[in-house]
Amino acid sequence: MSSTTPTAVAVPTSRTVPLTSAGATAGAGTADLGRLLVRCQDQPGIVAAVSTFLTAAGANVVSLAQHSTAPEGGTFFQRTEFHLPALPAALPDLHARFAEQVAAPFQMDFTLTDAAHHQRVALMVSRTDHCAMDLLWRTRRGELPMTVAMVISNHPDLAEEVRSFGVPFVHVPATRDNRAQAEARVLELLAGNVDLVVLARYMQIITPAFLERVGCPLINIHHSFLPAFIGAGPYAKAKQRGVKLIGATAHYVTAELDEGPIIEQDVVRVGHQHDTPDLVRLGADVERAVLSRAVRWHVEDRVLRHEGTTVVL
Ligand SMILES: Nc1nc2c(c(=O)[nH]1)N[C@@H](CN(C=O)c1ccc(C(=O)N[C@@H](CCC(=O)O)C(=O)O)cc1)CN2
Repeated sequence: MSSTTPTAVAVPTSRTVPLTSAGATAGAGTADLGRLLVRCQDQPGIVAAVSTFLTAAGANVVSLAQHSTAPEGGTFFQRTEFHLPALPAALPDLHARFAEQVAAPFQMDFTLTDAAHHQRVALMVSRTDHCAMDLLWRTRRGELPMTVAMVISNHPDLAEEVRSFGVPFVHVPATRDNRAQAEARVLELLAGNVDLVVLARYMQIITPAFLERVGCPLINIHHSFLPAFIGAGPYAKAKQRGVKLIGATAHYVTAELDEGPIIEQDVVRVGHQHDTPDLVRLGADVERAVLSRAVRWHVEDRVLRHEGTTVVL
């Protein structure tokens, strides 16, 4: 063997070592895990100021994601997860000191939360069950770190299914003609007792007055790939148009119907061979996946609003 021939070297069998097993949620539990969301005008020193503050408070940053809309004059967004022993007791003082020492100088909007605190969520439904039942099922399985506080519906159809999850079901008849009274009753039920309302195929238009008084964000699942087919009956419109993709869109609810900031979307291929009931069936799977992702990202404090859009970190 010539001297130039390299000596054979035993090479360990290469194999892919998964960082997390498929389907498992990466990372440990949420004990003493804090979440800090900030939004401000982009400028030098933000990441350093946040990290220095947390380090000085005895916290260990375990994940950090940020985005700037432009390096100069843009808007800066950051989501930081940190571990801090005895976080629940420390949170009020940490919040006050962050507000004074970091948020004020950088003119930040911010939220500082305990990841172990599950948001209380109200679902609003009509007759279609798959989205609401999917959220209840995923919550029961522990996939969604939240508590479904109640289900409110303008029809009685889903009462038994919902109550089988041990969740209160309240029937509030609502139509175009009794909208003000129905919304007043819903506001009483919510009464500052929930952190989020999810319209899980709720088929009534929400008035601007309700949105002003409800005191928490609303997420809607629209059964089309917005901005296509806004309003009622999108699958029939899709069939009529002969589209080759149908989809679903989860968005925050605003006074403008189906125009709110989009959180998540997805699509599925369809063809000439599918009639409208086929589109409804195929679309339902997409709706469930899209809505559950959007709700999970929201309750995990991953979604920030920006000029009619969202930044999801
Ligand atoms: N202010 C808003 N309200 C609602 C939104 C929204 O984005 N902003 N999304 C809708 C959901 N939706 C489609 O996803 C939708 C539901 C219902 C209608 C509609 O025309 N409803 C009629 C009554 C229909 C009936 O009684 O069966 C109505 O309310 O007059 C359009 C779009 C939920 N609300």
